[in-house]
Amino acid sequence: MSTPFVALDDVTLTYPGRSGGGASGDVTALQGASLSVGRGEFAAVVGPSGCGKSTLMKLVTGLVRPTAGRVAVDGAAVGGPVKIAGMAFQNPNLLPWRSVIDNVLLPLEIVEPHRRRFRAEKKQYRQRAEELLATVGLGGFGDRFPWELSGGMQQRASLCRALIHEPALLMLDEPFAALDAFTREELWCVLRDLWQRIGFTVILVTHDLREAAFLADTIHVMSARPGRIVTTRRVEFPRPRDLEVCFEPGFVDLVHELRGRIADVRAA
Ligand SMILES: Nc1ncnc2c1ncn2[C@@H]1O[C@H](COP(=O)(O)OP(=O)(O)OP(=O)(O)O)[C@@H](O)[C@H]1O
Repeated sequence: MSTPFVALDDVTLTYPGRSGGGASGDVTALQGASLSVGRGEFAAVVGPSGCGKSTLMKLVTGLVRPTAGRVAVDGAAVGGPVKIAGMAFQNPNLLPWRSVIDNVLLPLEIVEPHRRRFRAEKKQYRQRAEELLATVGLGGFGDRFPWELSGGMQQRASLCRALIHEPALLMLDEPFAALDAFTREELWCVLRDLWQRIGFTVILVTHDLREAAFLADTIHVMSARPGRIVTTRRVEFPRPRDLEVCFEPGFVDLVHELRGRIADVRAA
């Protein structure tokens, strides 16, 4: 079997209590969590509220270190912030004083080797950002400010910012949760098209089982806290997938099955 692109092996993460030690205040978010995601795969992680999904994202991106077990990305143990990852969250978090294009360019001002080249090659980088904005339907909006955009448009810009430095790994934590149902489905298609065109690896945390079933190759279901992966389900619907697939009996059955699995782990 080939080496997974992202691997968690028997990972435990305990957050220390506020008092800075005493076991009483400690919170064990994950215990014995193992996960394997192949290069180029679209993986979704679902589970009951508070089961440790965001913690899993923080571990993979190197924002927190495991208390026990091992986290590896692209064959190397994660020991600090992972530079080959792009991230987007529920809140687009665009800086209100920067134009849309300057928000999208932000990672290039921080992440090497772009940081070194940024001033000299700003024109080419701006062009790359404009092309990316156009692919998500924001062509011509680069000079606007975030507060001039709808929530869905801001989230499109946030996806562009996550992808501008061409990360091999895209980590998405509930990116569409705050959007209305129609805008959310539009952005599923935007993400589907970006992923198919560019071919990065994705880990998507979501509460929306339809979103997971529509987008993912593999869905990982977590237990209640302390979280671990209890079920891994392949999604076999052929690609490219159209929104119509969401109304097919096999899709409805899959969502129903996942819903039942989460109800079971909540009750356990
Ligand atoms: N920095 C922290 N310090 C202490 N406890 C934390 C910290 N971050 C998360 N926790 C706790 O760890 C547990 C898991 O949190 P996490 O945010 O990973 O869950 P989640 O599955 O993403 O939650 P939700 O579904 O509500 O978004 C929770 O009990 C939370 O209170």
